[in-house]
Amino acid sequence: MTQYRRIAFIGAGNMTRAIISGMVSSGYPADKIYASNPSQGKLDDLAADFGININNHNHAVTQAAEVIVLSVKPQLMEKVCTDLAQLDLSQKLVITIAAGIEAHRYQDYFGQPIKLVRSMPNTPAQLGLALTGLYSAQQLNDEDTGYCNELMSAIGKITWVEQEQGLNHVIACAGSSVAYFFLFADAMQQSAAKMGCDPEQARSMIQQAMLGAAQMLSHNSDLSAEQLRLNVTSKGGTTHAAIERFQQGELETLVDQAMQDCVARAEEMAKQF
Ligand SMILES: NC(=O)C1=CN([C@@H]2O[C@H](COP(=O)(O)OP(=O)(O)OC[C@H]3O[C@@H](n4cnc5c(N)ncnc54)[C@H](O)[C@@H]3O)[C@@H](O)[C@H]2O)C=CC1
Ligand SMILES: O=C(O)[C@@H]1CCC=N1
Repeated sequence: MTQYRRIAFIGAGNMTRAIISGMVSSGYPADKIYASNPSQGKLDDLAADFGININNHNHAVTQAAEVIVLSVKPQLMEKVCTDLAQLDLSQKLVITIAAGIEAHRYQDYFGQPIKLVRSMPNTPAQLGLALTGLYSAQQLNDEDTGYCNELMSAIGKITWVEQEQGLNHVIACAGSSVAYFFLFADAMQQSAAKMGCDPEQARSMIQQAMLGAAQMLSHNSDLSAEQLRLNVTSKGGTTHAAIERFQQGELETLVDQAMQDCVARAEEMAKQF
């Protein structure tokens, strides 16, 4: 990275930990990273594991930093922002990672013009394998755009969306989808256990198959996912038997409905908050 700005995370939960872990692994100086949380346990763990600055007070870390990452649950966002609104935020870049709250709402919460970027990362950030969607309703200057690009590239891949609605597609495809794959892995592990497989051996086989499949998608951009599947599926063979069962159960329809439910929930949250 070319710019290591002082950055404060408001809320020290799962995503903050994942992002900080990825940042520190990629060389972001820990003494430029701050986190606040009302309770002490997660802060102590972050300080012990990564050597960052911690504080129980959102005001203290906000005042210390140039970049503020809003990383609390959506239902708490208004309260957290309203409280920070007493501070002069005019020189700060605010990045929110919350699902479902539209950019204009933050202007209402803060009651002052702020430079805001909405982002949607995912938990593989902790391994430098995030996919982060980014959106700004305003024209950002080159330094701020560059900073967001470098920050989120430090934890994985990035993609900017031009329309705010595009962030909901990022949620369905990447933010939440990580959990769909865990659901699938868990179901496979349970089935393997029923067959009498050793649980650790089953987990290791399944995770390696998922990793291999993801790498094959990544390394064969000229081949569709469907073609990669067909390449595994011998006529009258074992894969065919399994895929037929998925198709009888209308897996594709179910996946489509789940993705639509994910987006619909984000849209509903936008009305709620
Ligand atoms: N978990 C995920 O995979 C992803 C989550 N997000 C978004 O990230 C945000 C945070 O999610 P998680 O980290 O999963 O939640 P979390 O519940 O693990 O973390 C939220 C943290 O905020 C703290 N907190 C509560 N009140 C606070 C206050 N007044 N001031 C400061 N901190 C406060 C909580 O103690 C908790 O440690 C959410 O808005 C979510 O939509 C975005 C992408 C992926
Ligand atoms: O479930 C959620 O609402 C958040 C957003 C994306 C992943 N977790």
